[in-house]
Amino acid sequence: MVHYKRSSTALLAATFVLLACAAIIGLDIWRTWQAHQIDERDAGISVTNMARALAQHADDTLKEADTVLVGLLERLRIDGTGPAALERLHRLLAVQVKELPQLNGIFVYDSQGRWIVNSQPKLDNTQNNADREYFIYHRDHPGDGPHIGPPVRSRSTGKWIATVTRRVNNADGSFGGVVLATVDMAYFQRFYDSFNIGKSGAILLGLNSGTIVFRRPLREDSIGKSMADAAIFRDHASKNASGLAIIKSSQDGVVRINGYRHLETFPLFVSVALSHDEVFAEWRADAYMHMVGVLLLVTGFAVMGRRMVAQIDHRSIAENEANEARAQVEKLNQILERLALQDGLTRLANRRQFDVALAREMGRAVRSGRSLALIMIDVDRFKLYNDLYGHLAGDECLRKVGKSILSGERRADDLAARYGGEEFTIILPDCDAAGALAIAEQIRLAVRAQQIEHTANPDGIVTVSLGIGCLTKVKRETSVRDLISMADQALYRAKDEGRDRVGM
Ligand SMILES: Nc1nc2c(ncn2[C@@H]2O[C@H](COP(=O)(O)OP(=O)(O)OP(=O)(O)O)[C@@H](O)[C@H]2O)c(=O)[nH]1
Repeated sequence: MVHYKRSSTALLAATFVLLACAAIIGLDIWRTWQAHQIDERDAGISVTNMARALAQHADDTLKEADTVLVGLLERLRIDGTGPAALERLHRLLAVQVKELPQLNGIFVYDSQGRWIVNSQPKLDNTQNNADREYFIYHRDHPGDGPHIGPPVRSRSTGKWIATVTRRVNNADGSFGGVVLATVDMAYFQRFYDSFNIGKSGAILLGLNSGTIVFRRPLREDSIGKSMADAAIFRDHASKNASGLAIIKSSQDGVVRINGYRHLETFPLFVSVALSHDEVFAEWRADAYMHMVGVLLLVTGFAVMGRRMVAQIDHRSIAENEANEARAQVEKLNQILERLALQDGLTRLANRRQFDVALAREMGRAVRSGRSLALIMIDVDRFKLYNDLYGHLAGDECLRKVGKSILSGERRADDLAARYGGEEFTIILPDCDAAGALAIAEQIRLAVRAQQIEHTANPDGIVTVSLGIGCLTKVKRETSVRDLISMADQALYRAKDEGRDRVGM
């Protein structure tokens, strides 16, 4: 079976198809990666913007509550806490709570924690808030700035509330009580619910101490609890004013993109988180669709490419076969040509080739005016050789003699040929009689040098006789026969004169 190597065109086509497939896949991977980068950047911008808006909102809300407290303190300082003043104050507080939707209530406590006046329709003066964190804080801290305490459940409404408080100082600077504005968590909840953060997103409002003030989704049991161990606080919000962080939740295992920011005025921070899975859900669906599309495209391309390569292969195999057949035919032709022009026994030129060559050289000699020599060579007493050693040995002898004659071919145009039977000839173009004589003598000696036994010959070895025909200034009317007969006659003379010699 003949194996054909894959053609370079087929290899080129296969390489092109492979490269094209790789390029399509590579481009799609690059495009998908780019889309992922863009979505990730957009999600980061989104949570950062939301965190900024929520921080501003919380700051404004608490600032409004604190502004009310500043006014209240001023009023207490000027009007005092007499019954008439408290009555006027009560009406004012009720109006203020009505006007400011974020405010749940406004309260004034004396130095023992007793309720003096508040925004509620009816004052319950049996209550005491001396145990509240903010009360203890202001009692123990003489500073007159606002204080944001941990969220508490309102004793008046039972709701979760955020507290903004300030210390009331007596005229001598001693502790005179606390003014309190409470912010309803529902106010934060309504605002936070207006943001689209997906199903697994989260919003958190916390104190800088790590206490949770409010969170969405709302889990009441977490309000007021510490989140000091949560990564968003421990590793990020407790260290930086604002930032971005991708964190896997230790509670639900969801990976979230978190944006956080501290409030400008109050010691709180907000954090907004979007679920990584939800942010990239659209990207993922798009990537899968693209992947399927690209796989179909590449498969189609590969199948078509394979067919194309196979066709190129088939064509190239057919071409190879045709080329091989042509080469074989050419080889056969050469063999036939050689056989047609060569003598089968001695491998010298045969008579046909000799006739053609001699006619050609005669023509050339006529045209060029150069001489042309021909040597006829005949094995001496060859009939006796055959009789003595047999016909097969005779053939072998002729082969050996042929080799010696071939040594007379010195130039490209010289031609040694078997003329017929045991008779040989050599054409020597552009060779004069002296040159032909030298070559003839060399052939004669070469045959002798082979020392082929021939007991019926005088010296006991095979010898040859040679006759030279030579034409100088060949005339157009001179024929090849003239030259052959000239050489033949010289050969007869050599035979007559005793053989093993050159006749002229
Ligand atoms: N073995 C063999 N013998 C051949 C071949 N061609 C011719 N002969 C023989 O060569 C012999 C030629 O003999 P002759 O022409 O009588 O001449 P000769 O015996 O060589 O004697 P001279 O030429 O006078 O020396 C014949 O017996 C042919 O049969 C050949 O191809 N092979």
